[in-house]
Amino acid sequence: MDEDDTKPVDDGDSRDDESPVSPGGDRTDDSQLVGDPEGTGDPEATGDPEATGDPEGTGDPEATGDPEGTGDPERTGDSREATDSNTGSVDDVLTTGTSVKGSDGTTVESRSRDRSSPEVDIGSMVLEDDEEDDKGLFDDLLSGEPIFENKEVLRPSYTPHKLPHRSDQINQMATILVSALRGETPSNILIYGKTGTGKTASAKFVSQELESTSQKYEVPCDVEYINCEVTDTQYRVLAQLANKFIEKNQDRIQERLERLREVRSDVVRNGDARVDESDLEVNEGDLRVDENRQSESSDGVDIVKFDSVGELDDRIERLEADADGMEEVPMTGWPTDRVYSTFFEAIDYRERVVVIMLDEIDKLVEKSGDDTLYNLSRMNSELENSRISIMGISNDLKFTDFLDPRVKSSLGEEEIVFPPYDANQLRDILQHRADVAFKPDALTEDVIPLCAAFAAQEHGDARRALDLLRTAGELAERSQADLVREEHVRQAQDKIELDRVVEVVRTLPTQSKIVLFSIILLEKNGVHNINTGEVFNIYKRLCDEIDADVLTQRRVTDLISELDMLGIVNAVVVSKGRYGRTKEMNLSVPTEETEAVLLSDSRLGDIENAQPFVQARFDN
Ligand SMILES: Nc1ncnc2c1ncn2[C@@H]1O[C@H](COP(=O)(O)OP(=O)(O)OP(=O)(O)O)[C@@H](O)[C@H]1O
Repeated sequence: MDEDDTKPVDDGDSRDDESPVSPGGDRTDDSQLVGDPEGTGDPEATGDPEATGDPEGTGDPEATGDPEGTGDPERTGDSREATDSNTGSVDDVLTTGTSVKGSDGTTVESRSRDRSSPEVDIGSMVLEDDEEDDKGLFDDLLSGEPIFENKEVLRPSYTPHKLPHRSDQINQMATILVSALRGETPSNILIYGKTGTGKTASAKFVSQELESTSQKYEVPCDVEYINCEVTDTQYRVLAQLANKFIEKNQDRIQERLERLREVRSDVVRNGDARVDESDLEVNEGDLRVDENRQSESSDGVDIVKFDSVGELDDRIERLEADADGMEEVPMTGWPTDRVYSTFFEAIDYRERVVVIMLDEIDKLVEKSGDDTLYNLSRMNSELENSRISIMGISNDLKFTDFLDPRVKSSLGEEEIVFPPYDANQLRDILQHRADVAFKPDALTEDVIPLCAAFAAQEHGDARRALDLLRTAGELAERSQADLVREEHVRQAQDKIELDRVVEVVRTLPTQSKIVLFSIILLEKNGVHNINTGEVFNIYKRLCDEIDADVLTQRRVTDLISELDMLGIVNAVVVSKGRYGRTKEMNLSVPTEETEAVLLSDSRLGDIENAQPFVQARFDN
């Protein structure tokens, strides 16, 4: 409200030019107070300022003595009393009201004293107020020239059309999967690589190409993508796949039914009882058909001939029964073998090659063992009409160690490794995306190289590089800068780092949080190169304070090692000669922010005054 109400100060020049409340100014001149534009020479004062409780008619809270810009007539009256000795007492001001008629015939209360109130047009003034009120919360934010042309392009969900520096891997995948287009079963593929190296993006790109080519050449080939981080049990994987194929089958059956019904009505309309055989020739695509009725057309598509309308009706009935018989798998509740057989039937309903992409396949194995992979990999020997091929994607190179040797050898028929990107490659990737994502010339020259350099330091992660670029753009946009500059990238780097730390710290187990809090307390009290004994001492006291179990010093040392691995503390083992070895550590994350996250935990939040614990520490 403040901003809106104070805005007219900039627009109106009445106060600066001839403010009635200027020092020593006397506001008793009626012509000014009734807002006579001619009389006052005040271009803004076209209405009765008194009527709005604003002596200048500018809506200026300062001028009205209404510091909060509330437009409250009582407050205005107060202030006028204080600044203008000639206007009488507050009570007078408040009680002596007259009515002023606006141009629209509305009556507005005037609080001026002893004044005749001629008819005044308040329309324009009201309009001005309306305009100000119309300015919403988002107007200012929207008014800035946006930096982004299409921000979505920088989000992880976007699948780019071009994947620079991945052509080798993409070609490798294509060479393996092309057999699907020849109706053969492609080898299973395992794709490895660290996070953000373009595994998912490349696999999705290849699968889109595969599906579109299969449509072009009318070769039945489907690709199904499953993210095993979300769908992480055998039941869910099989249920999701079963339902997808049931849906596809249903769509296909409906298409066929429509076609058959069309043919039927044509035949009945044209040929009454006599049926011309050619009319009954229906291209059934590759639906399962009665074998003795099936013949191959020249383009390889099955043609089914019907001898009579009755036969056509039988076919329609059978298809309808098929459709009715396909029951969707509920997300829980069925025995796994029923889910498996439903999936099996759904996939085998028609001839096709199916590529199943299991992204984050290591998560599936970690959560529910290798049963799913075992079942999927032996399916081909039982399927009659279709064939499946598995494409597993993982950033854990060691996950196959946990697999049954049979699964391991069948899954890893082909392996493709995605190496990390270097800074130059990341620069190309960012440039391609930035061209679409940002307005022309919205980035200074050093922005992309800097984002690439930061991300290259972190194992060449393209996701991180894109996050940096997007966050830098958002920070620039938020600060209403006209360009994204180097400083925005640095701020973005800090922000992302802090967000990561906050997330890691927030999700630590309570015991680790207590250990970390002990380290923070020591650091805050000026202790550097903190040793395990000191941490343990404070840790014990904190546990007593919040009634937590006290772990042994050995366990606490393990927890410190975990914090070290997470990059929260930096611990080194130092030798103390004949006193043995100890770990010395320092915090590697911002103290204040980390402490705030820890204290937001309801248990640690109970620690009221931690100072005494620190004073009781062992001195080196
Ligand atoms: N060569 C590339 N060109 C353009 N964008 C890329 C390229 N490589 C990766 N990306 C982008 O980087 C982001 C991360 O890529 P992707 O999800 O494919 O990585 P990933 O290797 O599957 O990582 P994770 O193992 O964490 O799932 C995506 O937004 C993707 O579009």
